[in-house]
Amino acid sequence: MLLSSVVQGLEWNNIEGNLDRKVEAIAYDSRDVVNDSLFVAISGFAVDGHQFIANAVEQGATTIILEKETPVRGDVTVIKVENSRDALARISANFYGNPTEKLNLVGITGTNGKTSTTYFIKSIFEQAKRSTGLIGTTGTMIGDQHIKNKNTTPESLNLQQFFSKMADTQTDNCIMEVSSHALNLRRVAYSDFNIGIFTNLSPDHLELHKDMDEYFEAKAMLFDLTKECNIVNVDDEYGRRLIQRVKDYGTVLLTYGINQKADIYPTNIRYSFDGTTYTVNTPSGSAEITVNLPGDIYVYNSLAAIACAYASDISLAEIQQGILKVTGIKGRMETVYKEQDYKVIVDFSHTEAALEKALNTLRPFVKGKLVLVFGVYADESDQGKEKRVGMSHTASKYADFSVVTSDNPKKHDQMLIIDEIAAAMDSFNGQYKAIPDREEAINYAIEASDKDDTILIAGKGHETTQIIGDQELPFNEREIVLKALKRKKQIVRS
Ligand SMILES: CC(=O)N[C@H]1[C@@H](OP(=O)(O)OP(=O)(O)OC[C@H]2O[C@@H](n3ccc(=O)[nH]c3=O)[C@H](O)[C@@H]2O)O[C@H](CO)[C@@H](O)[C@@H]1O[C@H](C)C(=O)N[C@@H](C)C(=O)N[C@H](CCC(=O)O)C(=O)O
Repeated sequence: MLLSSVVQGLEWNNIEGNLDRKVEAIAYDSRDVVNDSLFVAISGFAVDGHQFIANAVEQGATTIILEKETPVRGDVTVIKVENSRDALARISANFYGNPTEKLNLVGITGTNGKTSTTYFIKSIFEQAKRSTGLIGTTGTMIGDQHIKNKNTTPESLNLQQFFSKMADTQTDNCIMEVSSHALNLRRVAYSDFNIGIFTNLSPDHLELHKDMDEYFEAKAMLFDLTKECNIVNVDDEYGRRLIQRVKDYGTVLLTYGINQKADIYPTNIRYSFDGTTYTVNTPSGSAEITVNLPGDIYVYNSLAAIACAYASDISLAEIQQGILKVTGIKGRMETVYKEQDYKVIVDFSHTEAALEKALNTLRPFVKGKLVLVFGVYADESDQGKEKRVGMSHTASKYADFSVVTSDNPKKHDQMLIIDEIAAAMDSFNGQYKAIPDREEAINYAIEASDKDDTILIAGKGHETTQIIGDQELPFNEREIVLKALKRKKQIVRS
């Protein structure tokens, strides 16, 4: 592709060199540069991409986009822009032929519930014979292909490549999770969203967003990009704030909720450990819904999906079947083991709000003790001290006993993190034992449990690794649980 076409619509401050050269590939990482690449230098959080420009040129980059004055040698076109990440999004969309113009793109944002909502929508759309791709925390799905993602919402270059692959393979719909990081870091800029969905907002990622107002502003950006319809959880305080903001946007506004007046709402909700049934009421009629996941959380997430299907003219019968067909989602209230009243559940809950919901969802079905295994993950900057106190408060209040352990400590001292959690647990009079090694912690919870207990292993959900220092080590909670149970049974028998 010619550079002049790649940079169409790009606003730049300065340009040196000509636009009459070819671009074979785009890279934002110097290690991915091939001959005739366009390299975008990004001032990152960890390192400054500008320091790799010389290296990129050596490897064959013939165009450089940068945001900081940097000397560049060689026969290279250098374009200086205000924001490299925004420029990357613009040129990536151009390079792949603006694929979202050919897709029905649905974006879901909010602190919790994004993943299961995407799964419900994909299943309903497929029930209605609409070919559908998915991008999110558990990976990217295009046809039979399942690709692992580094981020919930990938970088714009990778994202546009996925969109283009979907468009090329007649995958007409793409349902994707849109993180606040992605919105802030311009990963989804220049993508045409038809439908935007807001699930809820509670404290998370405050290392990037300073406070809740800023976090809300980041999430709200999705609704500035939406062309046709906005779907909002009216029961959420920030959802109501969003409604005030988008109601005059000229797009269709659909609300869903359990407690407040909403366009899409449930009646006659019946809960059980294996799932929930309810009657959904929409402006075009009602239907009986069975959600094969327990608790209010999945009532909300299925309602969001129903609103999306309703806005997409999908029949209630297809909606009903589509939701029914979601029999489980990896790491989302996933029952790893169940024998009469003894249960072991793995869940991704890693915020105070999500943990509280998960524990409260289980509580009515617990005959013995509700035992929690949890840690608090460290973000890059490790600003998570408040979160350690908050999660400990939730654990002390809603679990009968907690095993405090590590959860992706990364480069931070896991003992320090665990000591802080332990101190908070003490201050809330929580019953707990601290075992830093996560595998040992799970083993302990299983060994010490009785036949009527329920164990919730929170934090990792679908993840299959534990990040300690620079190493991402394999860590399969399901296998650990099953091995521990096998040992326990052998001990009981002998
Ligand atoms: C904090 C954060 O968001 N970091 C993201 C950011 O990385 P960064 O700015 O730290 O990159 P860096 O390592 O400093 O490197 C700067 C630049 O130099 C380049 N480089 C680096 C080394 C080299 O040899 N050559 C080279 O060119 C890098 O490719 C990069 O372009 O840009 C990268 C490329 O887009 C992202 O992959 C990375 O996400 C990291 C992995 C991350 O953990 N992000 C989390 C916080 C995140 O985004 N989470 C949300 C989900 C949240 C949720 O819903 O729970 C998500 O969407 O995943």
